Amino acid sequence: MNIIDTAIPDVKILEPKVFGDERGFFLETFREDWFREHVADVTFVQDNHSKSGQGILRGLHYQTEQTQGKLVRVIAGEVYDVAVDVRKNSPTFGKHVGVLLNSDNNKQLWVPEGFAHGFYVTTESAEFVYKCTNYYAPEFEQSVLWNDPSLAIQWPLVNSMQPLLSPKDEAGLMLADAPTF
Ligand SMILES: Cc1cn([C@H]2C[C@H](O)[C@@H](COP(=O)(O)OP(=O)(O)O[C@H]3O[C@@H](C)C(=O)[C@@H](O)[C@H]3O)O2)c(=O)[nH]c1=O
Repeated sequence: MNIIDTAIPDVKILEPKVFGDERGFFLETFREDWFREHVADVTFVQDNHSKSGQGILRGLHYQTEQTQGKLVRVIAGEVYDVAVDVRKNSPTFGKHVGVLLNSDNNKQLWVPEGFAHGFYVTTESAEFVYKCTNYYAPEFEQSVLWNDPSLAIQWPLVNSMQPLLSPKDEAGLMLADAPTF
């Protein structure tokens, strides 16, 4: 596994080693001891899988308590994945990392606790899988608006169309008005 640093020191891009042969390919997607030593000393307790159509945007989400670190990847299609630092006292508060994750580059993004996370589907559909360091707790869930101007996220919108959001995400807050850590 190769580690790529990003503009935010705690956020990492991971690139697994892929073994291709006449049957197809093989890759390790997660090794606990390696991850603890090289990326973050955390324990994952929940795995999730979602499928979304083109133009869907999920996010930007975080939990204000029972905060979740997330190790995310795409197993079909492509998304533009974003992690926003929402730690008030962080020198990179309000800054984000964005990366294209797809089933060809097999990249993973490590989104630490204290970050809002979201993604936008660029292909006909995309399947998204991720590990979380804490359990889902809807009572602590917060949505920040994907297009909060203070975040200045350059979403690669297909045909410049507005993304499709859940009602919860439509009602997201500006980061300045959202509870942070
Ligand atoms: C996230 C989640 C949802 N659900 C349920 C609640 C709801 O009925 C249905 C869909 O939930 P949501 O609309 O919140 O799903 P979604 O918009 O996909 O939420 C996810 O978005 C991405 C960007 C993240 O970062 C995740 O942590 C998570 O917040 O699934 C669970 O049971 N467990 C979970 O862990």
